[in-house]
Amino acid sequence: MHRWGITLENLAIGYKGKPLLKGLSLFMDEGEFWVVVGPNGAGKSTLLKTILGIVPPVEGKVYIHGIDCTFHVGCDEKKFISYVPQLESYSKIFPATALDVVLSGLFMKKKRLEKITDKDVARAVEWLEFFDMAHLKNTPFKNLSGGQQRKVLIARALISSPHYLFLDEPTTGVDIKSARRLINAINFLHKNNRIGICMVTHDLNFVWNYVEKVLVLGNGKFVAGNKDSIINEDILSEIYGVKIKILETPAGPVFLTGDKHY
Ligand SMILES: Nc1ncnc2c1ncn2[C@@H]1O[C@H](COP(=O)(O)OP(=O)(O)OP(=O)(O)O)[C@@H](O)[C@H]1O
Repeated sequence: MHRWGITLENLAIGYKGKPLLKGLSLFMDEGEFWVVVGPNGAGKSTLLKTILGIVPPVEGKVYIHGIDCTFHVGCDEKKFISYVPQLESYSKIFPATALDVVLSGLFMKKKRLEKITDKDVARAVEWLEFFDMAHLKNTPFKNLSGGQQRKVLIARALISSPHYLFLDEPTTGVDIKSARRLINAINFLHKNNRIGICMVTHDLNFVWNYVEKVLVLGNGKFVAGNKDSIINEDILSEIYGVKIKILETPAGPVFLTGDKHY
């Protein structure tokens, strides 16, 4: 059956044939907001890279829009996913401006030798505007603050009109106010443009009110599903290997960690 969305079928992720995690089967429907959480080294970034074809799976299948993209050879569907990695490989020396970086998001979609048009430039400026960054369009990327660089990289991911946006810890190194604005912007795109979001984060508290689906990974185990039905203190404590308490507040649940006082 042809299914839109992304299907993971009995996936094992890892390196050199050694799985970090086995037996992961799930369906990310189009337009859903997923968050991937878990302790350091659990395999969160590896999972994103496996779905994107950057790291081959140890076993199992990845289907994008129903097409087998497991090894991504000739898999056109990959162009519907934009990715903002955890550590950006952009050279700090390369003299690209903010605008150049956003436009570089079109390279995968453009045919060889196809030129950047005035319309492309206008769209890039619009995305910079969306993040209140248009006035910095001619600023060298390397001279922007960490938070501003993040926004430019997300604008770069969005200019190709993706169906899905994969973000690996997008708020790391960003101050609380900017991080909140960034998450609000991502949520706006999700709600208004129906962009599916898959975000790796360490702060469940920060995104809880926005997300619909949660995947928790750790110690070779995982749970996935609707946030309210799968998240509980026992599951989180087991996967994180530390006691976690969920405090219900009028603003939603707050996740507390630590071994004492519970
Ligand atoms: N290219 C690689 N080759 C071999 N092992 C790797 C490679 N990249 C990552 N690893 C290992 O795979 C494991 C999972 O790494 P990954 O970056 O996916 O974890 P993570 O859950 O995203 O962690 P964090 O929360 O610290 O970012 C780690 O033990 C890491 O050292």
